[in-house]
Amino acid sequence: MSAERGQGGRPGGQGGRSGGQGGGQGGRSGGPGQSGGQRSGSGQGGRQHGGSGQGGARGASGQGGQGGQRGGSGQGGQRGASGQDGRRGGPGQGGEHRDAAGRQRPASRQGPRERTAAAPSARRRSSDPARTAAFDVLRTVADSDAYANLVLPPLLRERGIRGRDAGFATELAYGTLRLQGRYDAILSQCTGRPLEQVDPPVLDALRLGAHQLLGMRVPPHAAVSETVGLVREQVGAGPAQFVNAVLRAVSREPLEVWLDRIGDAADPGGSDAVARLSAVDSHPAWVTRALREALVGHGRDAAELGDLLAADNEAPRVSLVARPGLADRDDLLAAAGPDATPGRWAPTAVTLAGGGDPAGLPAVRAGTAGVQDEGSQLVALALADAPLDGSDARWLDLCAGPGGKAALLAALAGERGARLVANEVQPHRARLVRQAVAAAPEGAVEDVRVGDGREVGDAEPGGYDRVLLDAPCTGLGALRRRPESRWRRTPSDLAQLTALQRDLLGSALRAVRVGGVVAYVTCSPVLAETRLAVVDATRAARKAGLEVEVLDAPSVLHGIAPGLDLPEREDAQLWPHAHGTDAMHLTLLRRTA
Ligand SMILES: C[S@@+](CC[C@H](N)C(=O)[O-])C[C@H]1O[C@@H](n2cnc3c(N)ncnc32)[C@H](O)[C@@H]1O
Repeated sequence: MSAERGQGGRPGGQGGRSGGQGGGQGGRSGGPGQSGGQRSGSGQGGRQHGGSGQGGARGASGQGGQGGQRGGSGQGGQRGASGQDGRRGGPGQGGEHRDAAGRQRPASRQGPRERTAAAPSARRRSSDPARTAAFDVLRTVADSDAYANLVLPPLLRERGIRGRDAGFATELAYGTLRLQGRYDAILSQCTGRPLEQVDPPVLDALRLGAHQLLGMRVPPHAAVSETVGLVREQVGAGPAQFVNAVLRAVSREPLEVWLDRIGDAADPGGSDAVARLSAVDSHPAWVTRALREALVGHGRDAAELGDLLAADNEAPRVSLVARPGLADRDDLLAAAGPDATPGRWAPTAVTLAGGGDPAGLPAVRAGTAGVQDEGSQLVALALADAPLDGSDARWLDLCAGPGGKAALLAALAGERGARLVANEVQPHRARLVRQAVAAAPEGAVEDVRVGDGREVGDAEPGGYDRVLLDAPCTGLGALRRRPESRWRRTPSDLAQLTALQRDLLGSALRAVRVGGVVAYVTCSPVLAETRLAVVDATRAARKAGLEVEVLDAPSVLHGIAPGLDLPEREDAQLWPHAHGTDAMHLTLLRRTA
């Protein structure tokens, strides 16, 4: 590990807790758009203000690069490259094929390509392995629409990157992705040209450098030189010089100054708080607006918006669930080590202090415990605790993949002598559900099925006593867990998902018996996916002859977590900034006729 990382190996700044989150917490949201979510890429909603009038000129020309040379980034590149490492760039001089801004030269002027086409895992790596891993994750996320939290852990394993280096790589990759909008706004004031004109690998390297400088408190000389070395190795010497110039410009001001600058650039009139917060706290403007509406619509203060966005930029602590009847919470706590603490809310939860590797715990390996956000635990526990008259024998998880809540429900059902049916439309996710419930008590899982949840209500009307609909949603309540997802989601995903959510809730209401309970859950607080979805679906159900009442979800949650601070309303909305959980929504509905 490089000595200059400093900070006691705990990357500080924005996301000091770096440990990888287990897949079990990250596998949410699903539904249309999950695998096909389009990227908005580096565009970030037009926050690239050219930069030539502001920091651009300063950034690109004022710092003199490595060898004291002046001039724009397009000029200093060649000289700087030779001054640094003796590998002179430029056509005919060793195969440099990109200009100083990282743009590829026309094919006719190119010699043999320096940048290898080999898979990231097969490339020669002599630059810092942790930084190279973070770079490769960003490239894979960009090129393959991959999920960072699925790409990084195997890559670290494959390359033998462990311990503090793994923590550094994790914070570098995830933190950079979360704060990409902020860094793009800053970089656009230093590049002297729109970011769209910067070659994507070079732009990713600049983002990584910016995060080291402004988000991780890596000493500037190390942040700049290591990033320059990475670019030289992965892209070429000319772009390396450009990166050197830009990152030196970034390093000249502290974060606070940059935040003021990008805030002012986004909101020159001082009257558009959403635009300012979006730039400063790195969220697409439409997401910021939707979250603001959600705060107000769920009975909180719009002034909390900044805290909410900041919480989205923090690495969440890892939460474990001790599945009742299968694992004891105190035993899990002891096994998790001296820094682990009981969860803040759920009686089943254990919170890990640092990164740690929860997958290594015997209970997690055995499936008697798992990695699960506390908010997810609370909503599953609430469904099981919701008051019910009569039979309590058959439960349904209508959209169960990958199975975190199904595993908790199966454990609870097992304790009570009930049986769970888990349904999931995607076969590969249904397989994950089967794995997740494998440790459930004998007889607690009636079936794990592949099927469209919209059809279950008509296929088995009134067939269940308790139904969980953990609906496919935008996942805008779990942005801290999916570092890249805020840049992928689009308003059109929302339109598609809200129609599906209403249909699925109609099906859930048909599938539950009269007197039975449905928990409508999302990991999004967005009003169209929560309160409005419930209003629309219950109205449609009434038209079809069903009667439904809304139960007091906060009082059921208070029975589980007495100190939980929730506004007085029928449904319940959790928040990362207020509760430390994902922004889970819960409405409890009872069929009355
Ligand atoms: C939010 S996730 C559920 C997470 C799960 N409850 C857990 O805790 O692991 C939503 C799931 O719904 C599934 N899904 C989407 N459309 C569906 C449909 N029409 N019928 C059933 N499942 C569907 C997705 O594939 C995804 O696995």
